[in-house]
Amino acid sequence: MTHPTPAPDPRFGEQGGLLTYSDYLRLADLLAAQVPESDPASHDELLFITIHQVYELWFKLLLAELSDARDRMLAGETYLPRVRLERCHVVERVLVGQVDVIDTMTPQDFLAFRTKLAPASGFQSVQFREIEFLSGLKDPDFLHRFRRLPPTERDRLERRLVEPSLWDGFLAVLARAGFPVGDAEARFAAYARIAADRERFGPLWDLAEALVAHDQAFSLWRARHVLMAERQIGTKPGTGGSAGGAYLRSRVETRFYPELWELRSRL
Ligand code: HEM
Ligand SMILES: N[C@@H](CC(=O)c1ccccc1NC=O)C(=O)O
Repeated sequence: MTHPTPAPDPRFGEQGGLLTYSDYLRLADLLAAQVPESDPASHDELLFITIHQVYELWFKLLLAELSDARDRMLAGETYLPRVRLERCHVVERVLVGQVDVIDTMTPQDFLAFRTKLAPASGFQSVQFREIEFLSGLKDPDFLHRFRRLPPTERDRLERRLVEPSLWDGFLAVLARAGFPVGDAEARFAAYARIAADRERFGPLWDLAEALVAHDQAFSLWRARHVLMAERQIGTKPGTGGSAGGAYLRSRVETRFYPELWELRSRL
């Protein structure tokens, strides 16, 4: 039996008439959340707050995409994890590109409100550290270095530290494909076979490359962030209590997936 096609509702989208653009997007809350510390407000502080809030919103999206990619890899999938990672790559390019906006601020305009910021610093971005932990870079020292961290945020970080990472997800995919992954030499043997036979192992190779692209994007962000910081504060110490540029420089060579970089040397 065929079902009759329902007549289109000429008022489609107006039913109820309750939801508006600003209700849906919670704009009253969102646009009330830029509160400068300087009084009278320094002109560039609105830029500074806005840019950080935009970063945190994108960090939230990255965490959702990366968590889903991880979960699906743990379940043995390869297609959607790569799709999720490719969206992350595009967002990560936006994150790096956004530094151009901060660079329109002069150091003397930053200094007009910088003293109000200490001891706050990007060092205290919980979501940034969650992304690092989820990606596979789990350094529990960061948890201890947070001062005055609200219990809910500490819980989130502690959970990220113990839960499986993207790297664990990738190794689960390799194991399911029959590759031993218990020690580094076995893994390098697996990468070599996958690299040498992309016709057969295309989805695994593409997934590994998507992880490398994610890693590369964060490395580019770290490099860009050092330049952004040194352009503003030169060699001064940071508001978070570190040596500033020298500390950030020491983080530039950090990699999420060193084995996938080492693989290049072994091909
Ligand atoms: C005027 C612009 C900026 C300057 C001068 C600056 C400077 C610094 C400095 C000196 C540190 C080291 C910690 C400290 O002692 O304070 C730091 C860490 C950090 N900043 Fe920024 N920053 C700037 C903008 C940003 C922006 C826009 C973000 C985006 C969220 C950001 C995120 C971070 C993160 C995540 C860390 C921790 C890095 C790590 O430990 O690997 N920063 N920043
Ligand atoms: N750490 C920076 C200040 C800074 O950039 C900042 C301050 C408060 C909240 C976020 C920040 N962004 C990145 O570190 C400085 O030493 O000037």
